[in-house]
Amino acid sequence: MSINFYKYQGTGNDFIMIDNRENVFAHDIEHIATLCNRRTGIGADGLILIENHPNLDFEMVYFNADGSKSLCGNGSRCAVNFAKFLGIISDSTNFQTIDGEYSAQIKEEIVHLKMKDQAAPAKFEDHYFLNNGSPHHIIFVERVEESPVVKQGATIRYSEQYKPHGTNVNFVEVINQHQVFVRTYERGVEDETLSCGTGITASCLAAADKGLMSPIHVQSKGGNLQVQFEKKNGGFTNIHLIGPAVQVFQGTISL
Ligand SMILES: N[C@@H](CCC[C@H](N)C(=O)O)C(=O)O
Repeated sequence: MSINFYKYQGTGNDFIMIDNRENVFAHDIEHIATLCNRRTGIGADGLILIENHPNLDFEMVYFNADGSKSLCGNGSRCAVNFAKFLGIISDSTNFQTIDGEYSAQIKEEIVHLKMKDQAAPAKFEDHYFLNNGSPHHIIFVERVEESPVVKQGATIRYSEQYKPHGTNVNFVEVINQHQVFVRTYERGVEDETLSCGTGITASCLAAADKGLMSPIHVQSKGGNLQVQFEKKNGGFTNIHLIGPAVQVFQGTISL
């Protein structure tokens, strides 16, 4: 037996997408990790299943490349465009994620993902921390191109303070009041990815504490995104992660 898969990428964060509305694809962590392996499988930062939901348009089930689960911002944007491709939605949607109900709109093929309201990121001597569905340690640096993202990211991700679940680690360079460049070490991929949507959003909210203002234009190694937000009661509301999500090829997986 076989099942079709589709490959999507959102600013270089790439995902295997499967329409699992008939529950044919088992949630088998080892199989998922095998498929995401870049040498012996299809290769991806994560795998996403689109499944039925009783009240919402669909449920997005996200797995990191190692089979672990969390919220994925770029994956959510890709899932929304995939749901449109499948004919499940038109240009706006409410869908289920591991972090509860999310909504999004597609405008000229760009996905505007509404994130949950957030309290201000916790501020420490040399970093910020925010869990916006996924945990994010945020460090501001002078020249992000020179940051040792994999080495320092792994050291922080596996440090005592984040045991047992670990964290993602974001390195942020402020370019101007409306622009940052973000690089992220991702838990579950255990490497730097070209872009991390929840990390970029968390980084922009931390950047607001340094005086940056919405909208913030974000450079990542895989392309450009935009984060919009409003400040409310010391926290943030109307947070949107905005950017492209593109289907790059299709194939078949043997089951
Ligand atoms: N790439 C993602 C984040 C995926 C989850 C993360 N690796 C974790 O385990 O916390 C994004 O775009 O948000």
